[in-house]
This record gives sequence, structure tokens and C-alpha cells, in this order.
Amino acid sequence: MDTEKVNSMDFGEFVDVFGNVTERCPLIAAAVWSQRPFSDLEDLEKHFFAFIDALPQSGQEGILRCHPDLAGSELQRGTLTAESQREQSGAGLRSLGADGRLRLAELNAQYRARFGFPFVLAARFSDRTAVPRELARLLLCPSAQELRTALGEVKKIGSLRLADLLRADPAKL
Ligand SMILES: NC(=O)N[C@H]1NC(=O)NC1=O
Repeated sequence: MDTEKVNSMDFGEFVDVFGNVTERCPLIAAAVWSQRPFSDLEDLEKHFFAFIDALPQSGQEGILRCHPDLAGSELQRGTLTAESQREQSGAGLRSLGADGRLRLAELNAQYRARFGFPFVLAARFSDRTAVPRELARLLLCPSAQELRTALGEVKKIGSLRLADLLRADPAKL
């Protein structure tokens, strides 16, 4: 899909296509549509990220809370969004054994209790061994930077999703 195609999309089509660039936050795509025309992928991405950066802390935490747990029950049930299901499955989280799932559930719960939002990590840059290791590491870090770190992961996920969409044939979306 080229930039011209993106710029020609009406509001409904744009939100249908880009609504899950940020997991379960179609409002961001709805706002970004008003910023067209976009010069290229980088420009489009810049608008998504600028929207996130401009939110108050409560909005940024809201974005994090829209993310499903890594290796949570939705992954096992297959009820995640298509993107999330692919990312988590690709990282091998679906094939974790019962012990691995339990350990991650415990770490996810500790993280949520400590920071007040769920642990978010770009699964496509990770795997089932690295996810619990990273979670355990962050639990020992000072909390001041954690919101910024987590939003960095949201942006990595968004970048990869945007790149996939722009590579895709619009007829197959
Ligand atoms: N919690 C969390 O990080 N969820 C996600 N990460 C990712 O790459 N896909 C997700 O659903």
C-alpha cells in the first residue's frame, strides 16, 4: 500500500485499517486521520507517536491498560486481536507449559501491583525465555522511568504493525 492510497482513505476506512496500530485504541487512528496528507510511513508514524506523547499521564496509562497480558488466558482461548495473537504466538508464548504460564501470571500480577498498569513488551523482539527474564528485571528497577519504558514498547509494537500494513496489499486487508 503506498502513501497515496493511505491519503485517499476516508475516515471509516482509515480507522478500519489503522485502528489497531495501538492495541485496542482506535481513537488514536481516528485522531491521526485529521492530520493527513502524510508524506510517508515515517510521517504517519510520527503522528501516532505525537498523539501518545501529548496525552496526560492518565491517558498514557489508559493505553497500557488496553493491552492484554502476555501469555494470559486470552492467548490460550484465542480471543486476542489478530495482531496480538500473531505477536504472542510468534514469540512462542502459546507453547509455554503450565509452569511457564503460572510463572508469567505471577510476574504480570506483581508488575501490575507495583506500577498500576500491565506489563507491555514488543513480543516480536522477544521470546518465551526473554519475557519472564525482562519482567523479573523490571520489577527490581526504580519505578520513575517505567511509564516511559512501557510507552516505548507500545511504540515498537505500533511501528511493526504500521510497517506490516503498509507492506500489505490493500485488497487483502
Ligand atoms: N502486554 C503486552 O505486551 N501485550 C502485547 N505485546 C505484543 O507484542 N503484543 C501484545 O499483545
